[in-house]
Amino acid sequence: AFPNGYQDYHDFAELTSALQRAADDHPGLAALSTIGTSVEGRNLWLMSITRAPAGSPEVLFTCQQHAREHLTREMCLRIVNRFTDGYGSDPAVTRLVDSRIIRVIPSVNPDGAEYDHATGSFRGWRKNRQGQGTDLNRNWGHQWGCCGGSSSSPSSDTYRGTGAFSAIETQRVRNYVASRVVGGEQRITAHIDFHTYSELILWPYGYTYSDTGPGLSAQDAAAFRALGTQMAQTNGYTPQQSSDLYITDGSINDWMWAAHGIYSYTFEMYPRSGGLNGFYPIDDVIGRETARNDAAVDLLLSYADCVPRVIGASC
Ligand SMILES: NS(=O)(=O)N[C@@H](Cc1ccccc1)C(=O)O
Ligand SMILES: [Zn+2]
Repeated sequence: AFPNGYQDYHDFAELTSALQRAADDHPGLAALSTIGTSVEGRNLWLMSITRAPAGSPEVLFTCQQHAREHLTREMCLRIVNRFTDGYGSDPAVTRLVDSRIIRVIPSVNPDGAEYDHATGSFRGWRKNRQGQGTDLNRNWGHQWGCCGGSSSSPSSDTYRGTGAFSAIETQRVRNYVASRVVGGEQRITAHIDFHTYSELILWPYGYTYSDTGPGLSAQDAAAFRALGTQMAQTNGYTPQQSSDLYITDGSINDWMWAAHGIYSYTFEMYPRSGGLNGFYPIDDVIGRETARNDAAVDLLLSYADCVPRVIGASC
């Protein structure tokens, strides 16, 4: 359980129960599986939600690469509950579930998350629990460690690991995404990785200040920007290429795009600012700050059959 003022946040056991309940309550609509275990042996849960024909466009939502960013786990749970409980009653939800395959990984770093709150007060922990910890969002394999956007020091909070995908958890997600290549085609077309905080919507590349780069054309950049901007209009976040914030190398977004052509965004959630306390908003804000992203989630899902349509291009 979480400390006082934070009880509505789900710890790993509560997350697992909530996911099992959602799957049990919605057979034929929601299915719970695991993409493997973490360093310490916790399941990396995957909830799949759909009533769409096989071969329909797939959208992936990942949460809590960073342990202390507990609000993101609640964001992924919101997506699970909204698209299961809302099916058949909410027209927007029903239309999307009937035409898309929704995939949710509510915690990419369950070990770090438990470690962060295990003592009853928060540790401010960010990384996974391998050795001195690897920053999972610097461990992905596109331009890994290229550009000063991560650290080679194991004690650093942005330690990139000993090599691309040296972290067990990034390996599991990499392998899962690779398994969605069917008949030479990647079925996942769009992705959001949720973080806290700063209220931003970010897109690739993070490793270079340039708007374009190898494998990212001016048209690709225009589509990323247009959809990112439209999503930001629904939640009030600030849209920008992630390197406009700072250079990062080995981030999930760069790899999802470069390796698989997946339109991959980072959402930095509430609050807009706040020092270390910014990672620990009281549980009263969970409902408001997760529902705040409903329209953006729906927008991404609606474009998932052909994201370039957002700039009038065809697929
Ligand atoms: N959540 S955060 O405070 O760690 N910020 C993120 C921001 C970020 C996310 C994705 C690409 C570039 C930058 C980070 O990984 O540094
Ligand atoms: Zn983060």
